Amino acid sequence: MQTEIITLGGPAHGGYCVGRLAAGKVIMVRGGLPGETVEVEVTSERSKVAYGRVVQVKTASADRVPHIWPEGETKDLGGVELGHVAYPAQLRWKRDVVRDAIRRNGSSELLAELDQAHPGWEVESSGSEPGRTRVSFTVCEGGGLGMYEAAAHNVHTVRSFPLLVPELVDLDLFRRHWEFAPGTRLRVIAPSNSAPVLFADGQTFSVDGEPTTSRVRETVHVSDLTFTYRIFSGSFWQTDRRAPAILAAALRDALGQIEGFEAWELYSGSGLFSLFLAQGLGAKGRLTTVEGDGPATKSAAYNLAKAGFDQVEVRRGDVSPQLLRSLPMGEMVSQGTLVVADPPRSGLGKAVARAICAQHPDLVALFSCDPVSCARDLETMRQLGYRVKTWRVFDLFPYTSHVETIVLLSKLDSKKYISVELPMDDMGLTSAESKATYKQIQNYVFKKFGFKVSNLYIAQVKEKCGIKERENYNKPKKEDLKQPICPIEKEEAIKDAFRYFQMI
Ligand SMILES: C[S@@+](CC[C@H](N)C(=O)[O-])C[C@H]1O[C@@H](n2cnc3c(N)ncnc32)[C@H](O)[C@@H]1O
Repeated sequence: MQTEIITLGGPAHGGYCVGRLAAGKVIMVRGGLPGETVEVEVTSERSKVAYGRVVQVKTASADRVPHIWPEGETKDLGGVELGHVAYPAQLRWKRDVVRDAIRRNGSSELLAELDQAHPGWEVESSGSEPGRTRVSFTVCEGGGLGMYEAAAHNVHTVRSFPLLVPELVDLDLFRRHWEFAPGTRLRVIAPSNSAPVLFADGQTFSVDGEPTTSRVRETVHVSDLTFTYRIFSGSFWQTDRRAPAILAAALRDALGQIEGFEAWELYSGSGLFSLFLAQGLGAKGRLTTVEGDGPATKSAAYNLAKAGFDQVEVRRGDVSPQLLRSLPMGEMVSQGTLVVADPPRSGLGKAVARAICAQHPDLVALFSCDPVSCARDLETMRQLGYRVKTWRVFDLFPYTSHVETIVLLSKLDSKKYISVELPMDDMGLTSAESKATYKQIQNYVFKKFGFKVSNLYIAQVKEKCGIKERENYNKPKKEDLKQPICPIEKEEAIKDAFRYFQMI
């Protein structure tokens, strides 16, 4: 075992503190606190960075506390990375990690913008009490429950886990002998509005191990609104009991008045936010949800219908640039356009973030559970003319390294953002052209003026207005072909649509 005594620097994403080995290599250390002098065991090395863990604390930080999970600390188990950090210091830790992630993976301009949008921002706490309603274990040889060693594939049998809600503690999970085959992943679930269940190998079981219905019920209260959801036990649902209401409330607060808006909700899961959005959009608004998981999509459709919201189109699909281009945004005359996205840890990614911006929604609300992908996505959208209006950071996973952000962005006015260089090449579109599709322009004209306009007429008016077309788009194949010329009233209607979509 190679060990060294070093002094630790600041915290980094994933529950590490950054240090430097005597030979100069950077080491990411778990189990430490900023400023501590510790003996570190090097557990793995890559070309530019090493990983290690604290084996002995030489000079302890004032923020060090006895680990909330002594068994996990002794066995070096993952999942409770900040179990040795006093709770107020966990919040400061997460704030520093978010700042650092934005600076490194976004830009200093993005950080300045976030600071300006929310001066003196802190990580908001929902309390440090255990709140986990969903936890996965691996069934071990001998019938016990096991968890993974930190940054490794070894599973150790455990006798405890400190973050469970009381209903799961009452199940006495760690003293039972489980009949599932060794290696089975067993998820224990304590829904807020139905009995606890187990989920393993695609099946749902009662806590006695008998097969039972795969549906559980969750209820979420946000001020005057209460919604009940039917969820498949294998689908995603926020794992901390406090999270659904906190995040739904944060979304409502951020969006404010959205009645009559046209909205997309991407990565919509079983519809947690969809019901709140549909309520806010009202009868004149329209919502389209997109989710990749089939059972979750079914739940969302059921939950929306049960709550009486029928202005919603629920789609199952992979959120991709192709899919986003095919969605009907900007077709109706609305109070505004909005995209809400709650992607998995990997974030939107550049292509999806660009495809969202190419539709020019007035508002984008982005949830992130990873500050690194959050910073990258925000930076992509910033470069495409979106600016941070409001944002908040939440600690919904005490004792872990996880942190959740919600950022509301709005489109800069066209005069300012038209000068931003838009990387549209990968979409085969010029920037002005990308603001509205031919179909959207046709729909707009039909709804407002009551007549149809052809692609050819739109192309002619685009040419008149100096909107650059892609080569050969809508041009007749033969040069000498006689073409009808767009009548003046149709030209005016098309120009009206261009102004509406901020193309001129
Ligand atoms: C963080 S969850 C959010 C769900 C919902 N907002 C909630 O809070 O319950 C992310 C969701 O995205 C879905 N998902 C992941 N990748 C996807 C993709 N490429 N396309 C569509 N959905 C995806 C997952 O199935 C999951 O339901």
